[in-house]
Amino acid sequence: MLRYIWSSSPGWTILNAALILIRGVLPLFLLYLVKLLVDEIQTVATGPNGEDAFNRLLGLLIIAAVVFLANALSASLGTLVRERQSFLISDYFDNLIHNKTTNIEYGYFEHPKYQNVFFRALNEASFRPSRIFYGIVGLLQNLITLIVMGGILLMVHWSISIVLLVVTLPVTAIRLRYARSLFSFKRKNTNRERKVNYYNRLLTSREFAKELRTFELGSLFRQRYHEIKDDWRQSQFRMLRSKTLREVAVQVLAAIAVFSVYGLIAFRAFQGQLSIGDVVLYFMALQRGYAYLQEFLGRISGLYEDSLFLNNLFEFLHLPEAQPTLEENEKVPFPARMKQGIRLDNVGFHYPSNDRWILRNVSFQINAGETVALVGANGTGKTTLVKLICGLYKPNEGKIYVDKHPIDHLKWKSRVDNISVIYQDFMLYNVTAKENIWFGNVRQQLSEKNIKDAANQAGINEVIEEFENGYNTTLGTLFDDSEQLSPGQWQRLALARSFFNQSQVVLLDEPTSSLDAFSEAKLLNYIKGITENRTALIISHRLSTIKMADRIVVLDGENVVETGHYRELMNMKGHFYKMVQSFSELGIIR
Ligand SMILES: Nc1ncnc2c1ncn2[C@@H]1O[C@H](COP(=O)(O)OP(=O)(O)OP(=O)(O)O)[C@@H](O)[C@H]1O
Repeated sequence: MLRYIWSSSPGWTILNAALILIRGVLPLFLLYLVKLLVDEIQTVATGPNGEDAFNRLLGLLIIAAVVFLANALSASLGTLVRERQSFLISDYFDNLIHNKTTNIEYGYFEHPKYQNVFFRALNEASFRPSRIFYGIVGLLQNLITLIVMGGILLMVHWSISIVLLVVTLPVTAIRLRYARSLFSFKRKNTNRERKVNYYNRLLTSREFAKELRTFELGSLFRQRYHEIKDDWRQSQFRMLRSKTLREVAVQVLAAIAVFSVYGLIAFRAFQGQLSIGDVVLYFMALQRGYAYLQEFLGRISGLYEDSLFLNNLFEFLHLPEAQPTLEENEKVPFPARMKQGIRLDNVGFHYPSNDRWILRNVSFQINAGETVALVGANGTGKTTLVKLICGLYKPNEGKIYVDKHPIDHLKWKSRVDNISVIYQDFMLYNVTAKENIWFGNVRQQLSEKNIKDAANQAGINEVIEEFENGYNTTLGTLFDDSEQLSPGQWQRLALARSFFNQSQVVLLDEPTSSLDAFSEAKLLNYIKGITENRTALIISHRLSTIKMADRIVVLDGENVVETGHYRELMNMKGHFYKMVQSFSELGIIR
C-alpha cells in the first residue's frame, strides 16, 4: 500500500512527510517562544532599560505570530494533503476488493458461510484503511512532539517523563483490551449484525417497500429490528461501561500524579530555581505533554483496533480461488462452428453448502443447431444445470463437453462470447436502454444498428423509441429522468441483450414467464428465428414455448427421465404426459 501511495504521488508524499515534521515541531517552538515572551515581559516591567527590552519583546511577538500562523497554515495544508492521500488509499483498497469480487468463484456469493466474511470485510473496508493512514500520520507527528517535550521535561526532573508514561500506560492497556474484546464480540455476532442490517434494508429499501405496505409488515419488522438490535447493543454497552469504569479509576490516579508534578514545579519556583517564564514553559509542557501522550497512546490503541478489523478484509482477500483445470494459455478456443453440440455426460452436482444431490447421472445432448426444452417440476435442478453450462459451478461428477472438448478446457472469453444466457433472475440495469442491450456482449462494438435489430427481435424497439431520449433513456427508478419498464418489458429487454450477443449457444431460463400471450406468441416466432441457426436450451413451464422445441428433456428427481419431441412424449403417456395433464389442470403449464 505504501509503495502504491509513493509511486502514485511522490510529490504529495514528500509534502506530507515534511508537514508531519513541521507539525510535530512547531507547537514546541511556539511553547518556547511563550516562555521567552513571559521572561521578556517581566524584564520590561521591572528592568531599567525599557526601550531595548521593548524592541526585543516586539521582535519576539512578531516571531511568535509568524510561528502561530505557520502552525495554523500547516494544519490546514496537512488536512488537504492527508485527504488527497486517503483518496489513493481508498482507491487502492477498492481495486483490491473489486478485483476479488469480480474474480472469485460465483459459489461464494450463494454460500451462507461466506456471507459473514463478505459482510465483515466490506462493511469495514470503506473507512478502516483511511483511518489507519490518518492514525499513522498523527502518530508520527505526536512522536516528534513527544520526544522534544520529553527533553523539556527532563530539564525539570528526569522522573517527570517516567511518571507521565506510567500514569498513561494503564489507560492504554484498558483500551487495547477493549479493542480486542470488541473485535471478537463483533466477529461472534456478525450473524446478528447482518440480521439487524437485513431488517433495516427491509424497512428502508425500494425493493421491499411495496409488500411492506400491502402486507402491513412495517411494525413487525421494526419490532424484530429493535429486538435483535437492543439485545446486541446492550451487550456492547456492558463492555463499554466496564471499560469506562476502569478508565475512570486509573484517570483519578493519573490526575493525582500529574498534580504532584505541578506541585514539584511550583516548589522549585518558590526556591528561586525557576524563572516565571520557566514555570510557564514547564506548566504548559506538562499539561501539553500529558495531553499529547494520551493522544499518542490513544492513537496506538485506535491503530490496534483498526488493524484488528483489517484482518477481516484480509480474510476476504485471501479467500481461496478455484484452481483452473488448465492454465488459460493451455485452453482451446470455443469451436468456430460447433459440430456435435453440447453433451452432458453423467453429470452429478450438489451445492457446496450441503451434500444433497441436485443432479445425478444426468446425460443428454443438445445437438448443434437444435433447440431443446428442459422441463421439470420446481426445484428439479433446471436453473442449476444452466449455471453448470455457464461455468458458474463445476459438476462434482461427470463432464460437460462442447464438441469433443470438456467445457472447462475452453478459453473463458471465447466461452462467454459463444454462450449467451438469460437467467430467470436477470438483471435490471439502471443505465441507458442502449447499454442495457450492449451489456449482452461488451466486447462487441456498441453499434446502434445491431442494438436496434436485437431490440426489434425481442419486440422492445417500439417501447424504447417512444421515450423522448429513445435509446439514450436511462431505465429504472434510481436516477433522474429515468423511465421505468414493466416486468414483461424488462424481460424483453433481457432477451434483446442475449440476441445482441451473436453467440452460437443461447440458454434461456424461463424467457417468456412475464410476457402476455400476445407478446409471447410474437416472441416465440422471434425465438424460433433466433434459434434456427443456433444451439438453444430453453427452460419453460409454458406449453407454447415447450412445443416449439425440437426435443424435450424431462428432469425429475435428480436425473433425466424422458427425452423426445412433444408428440412422442405425449404418445408415450409417461412422465411428461402426466406432468402436462396435472400442470395444465393446476394452470402451471399453459
Ligand atoms: N445456492 C444454492 N445453494 C443450495 N441449494 C440451492 C441453491 N440454489 C438452488 N438450490 C437448490 O437446488 C434445487 C434446484 O434448484 P433450481 O433453481 O435449479 O431448480 P429449478 O428446477 O430451476 O426450479 P424452478 O422451476 O422453480 O425454477 C432446489 O432444491 C434448491 O433448493
